[in-house]
Amino acid sequence: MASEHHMDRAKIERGVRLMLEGMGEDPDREGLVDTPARVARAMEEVCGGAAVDVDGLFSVTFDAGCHDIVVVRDIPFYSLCEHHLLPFFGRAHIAYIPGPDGRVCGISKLARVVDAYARRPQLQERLCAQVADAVVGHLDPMGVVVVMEAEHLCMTMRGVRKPGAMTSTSAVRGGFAASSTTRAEAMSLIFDGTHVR
Ligand SMILES: Nc1nc2c(ncn2[C@@H]2O[C@H](COP(=O)(O)OP(=O)(O)OP(=O)(O)O)[C@@H](O)[C@H]2O)c(=O)[nH]1
Ligand SMILES: [Zn+2]
Repeated sequence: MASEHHMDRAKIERGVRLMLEGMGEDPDREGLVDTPARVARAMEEVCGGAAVDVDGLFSVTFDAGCHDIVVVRDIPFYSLCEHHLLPFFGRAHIAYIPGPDGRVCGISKLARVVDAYARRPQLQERLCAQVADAVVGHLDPMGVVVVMEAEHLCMTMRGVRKPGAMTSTSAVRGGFAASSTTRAEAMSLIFDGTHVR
């Protein structure tokens, strides 16, 4: 499903070595000598999302006859802010109403889609939109809401230095955009785990 070997590992290693030199470090000292290779392997893992076949994730669906809201919440994710290449991480929540055919995907696939788009240099808003659009494009649902809450280390350990500041983004598609009642029900399921009717 995911090949993490699409990156040019040697190029990453050269870049890391250069960065260490730029930082005034000796890249040949004992503690750092294997660091370029370690970083390259780590990058293949944490930025391996582009190698995931998102279409393939939705190749199996189930006839659940479901016409109600499905919510998977508190999906942990880790990404890299594309401006500073520092982590941002938090939780994703996905709510959707299946299309008229009542078909659903396996719930793990929603978490896999989050990973596929999170594991690359990203903006939180774009990440949220890409997850929502993937669900729209592959399940043709009546509506989708994706909410993401994250802490950005570029705001925490450097720059403005505001530890604990959380950024929430949402992407609303289809019926959830048109109906405030349905949207409120999705938000209530996401944030309280309860139905409001
Ligand atoms: N909208 C959005 N902004 C982000 C995200 N991740 C990081 N940023 C912001 O990207 C901006 C980059 O701003 P610049 O002024 O070019 O960079 P900078 O001088 O390092 O900015 P500071 O972080 O304010 O020190 C910063 O305000 C970050 O907080 C994200 O996912 N979405
Ligand atoms: Zn940043």
